[in-house]
Amino acid sequence: MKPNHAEALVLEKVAIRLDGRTLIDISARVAPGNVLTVMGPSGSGKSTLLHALAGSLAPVFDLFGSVRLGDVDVLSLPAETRRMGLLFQDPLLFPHLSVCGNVMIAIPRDVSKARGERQHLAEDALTAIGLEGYGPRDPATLSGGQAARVALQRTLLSGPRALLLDEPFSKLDAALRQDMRALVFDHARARNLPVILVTHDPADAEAAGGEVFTLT
Ligand SMILES: Nc1ncnc2c1ncn2[C@@H]1O[C@H](COP(=O)(O)OP(=O)(O)OP(=O)(O)O)[C@@H](O)[C@H]1O
Repeated sequence: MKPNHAEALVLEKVAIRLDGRTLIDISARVAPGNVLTVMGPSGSGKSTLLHALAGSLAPVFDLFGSVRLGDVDVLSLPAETRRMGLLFQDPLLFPHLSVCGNVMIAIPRDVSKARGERQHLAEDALTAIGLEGYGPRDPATLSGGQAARVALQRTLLSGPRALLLDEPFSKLDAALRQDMRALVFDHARARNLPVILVTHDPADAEAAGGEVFTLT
């Protein structure tokens, strides 16, 4: 597995403007293993902030300020080399791959090159989220909660340097939500990953235990 990076995610005067109007204005430091929870009403720019950090901001927006991950100037990198672990509300699994294939595809080549070993790691990851034996299935046959868990595990296994989570627990029932929160936050702590969590649910913020930034 990847070594721990122990790098803080630092947002300095990050401003996002739309049609000349400032939608977001934020400075924050997310320490390794910590969670910054971003809340705010619908349309306040929560997802837009994550897109800006991930490198997928729509061109209608203007972006200012700086984002650093350790020594890395994040905004100067193309999206594919930022190594941000992204998770949006809709799981977006590849329909042409099996459930196991969807997880395997995320395992970096430097973790394991041997197909058998990668498959083994993916099957173990499925077992860890209560989906033992689901590997060969078509993702279309999964429930919403099952697909969300697969997408989450795929993100965690991809060797991210930070996690950007957009309401990842909102479609899960209460018991599962608690398990998935523990999986994400324990993983982030164990691997020293800074996390930005967008949510409407104050219980998520409480479980995350870090600072809360509220957009207006
Ligand atoms: N591609 C786009 N082009 C133009 N405007 C956009 C685009 N994407 C988002 N917006 C606008 O930017 C604002 C912020 O949207 P965003 O999706 O970030 O809000 P949000 O806080 O995540 O909302 P929600 O809680 O409903 O998911 C909204 O006014 C939205 O209409």
